[in-house]
Amino acid sequence: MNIHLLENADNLSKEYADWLVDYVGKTLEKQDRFTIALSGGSTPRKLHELLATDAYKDKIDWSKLHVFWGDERFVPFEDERNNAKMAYDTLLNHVPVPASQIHVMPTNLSPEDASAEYEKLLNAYFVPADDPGGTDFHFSFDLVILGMGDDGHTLSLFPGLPVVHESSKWVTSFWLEAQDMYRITLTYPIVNKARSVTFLATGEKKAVVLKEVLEGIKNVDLYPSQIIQPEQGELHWFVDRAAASKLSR
Ligand SMILES: O=C1O[C@H](COP(=O)(O)O)[C@@H](O)[C@H](O)[C@H]1O
Repeated sequence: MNIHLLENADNLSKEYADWLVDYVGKTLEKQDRFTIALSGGSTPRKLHELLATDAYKDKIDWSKLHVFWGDERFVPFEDERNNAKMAYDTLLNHVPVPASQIHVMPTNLSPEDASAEYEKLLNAYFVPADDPGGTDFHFSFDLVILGMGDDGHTLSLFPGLPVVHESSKWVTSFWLEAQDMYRITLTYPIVNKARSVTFLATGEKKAVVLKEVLEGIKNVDLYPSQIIQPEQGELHWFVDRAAASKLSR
């Protein structure tokens, strides 16, 4: 695991943007597409806005990106809580990713149909035709960007819910009583097959939970972020000093 410790949220966004430019560039020297899953919430906003500036826009070959989401709040696209809307407002409306390569988690179907459709899409991208049963190891996304809530959730894997352990599907949906809404989310198996998984965590509200997730006893029911452990890929945590303030090292 690699921990990138930055002074504050602005420095973190800059460091991450530079890391991303380098990683996308090197990956595209070896293959002709780059698959990325975005996270929602508030933490990635600064990063998105930075990537959309003139200083960064031209450093990434957006035409080769294929964009997905890690999870979605099951509200209409126009709703301010919608994770995809946030990404469009802050980044995707400002960079030239072909529309056909942007794969929003649908919220205009039933939650069951939406997750089944997204699963089908991911199968088409990541299950090789010559190994449909998936007996050999195959990477999924080139990059999954994750956030972590103050309660230790990541994606829509919330503490104490069965969805944390879902392993028979890559995408699932469920009713989240505490927020009075459905959620649709990738499950841990597909994220753990990514080539690279990066968490972004900023602010002192994340300090206690970050210490538990990184240094506490493993208990994924209490701290679902702990279930994210790439099988063969890299795991990076980008944290600012406030979020890292309770870590022992
Ligand atoms: O509800 C969600 O929350 C997490 C964490 O969000 P943040 O505001 O603390 O950054 C986010 O990663 C997830 O995508 C989102 O649906």
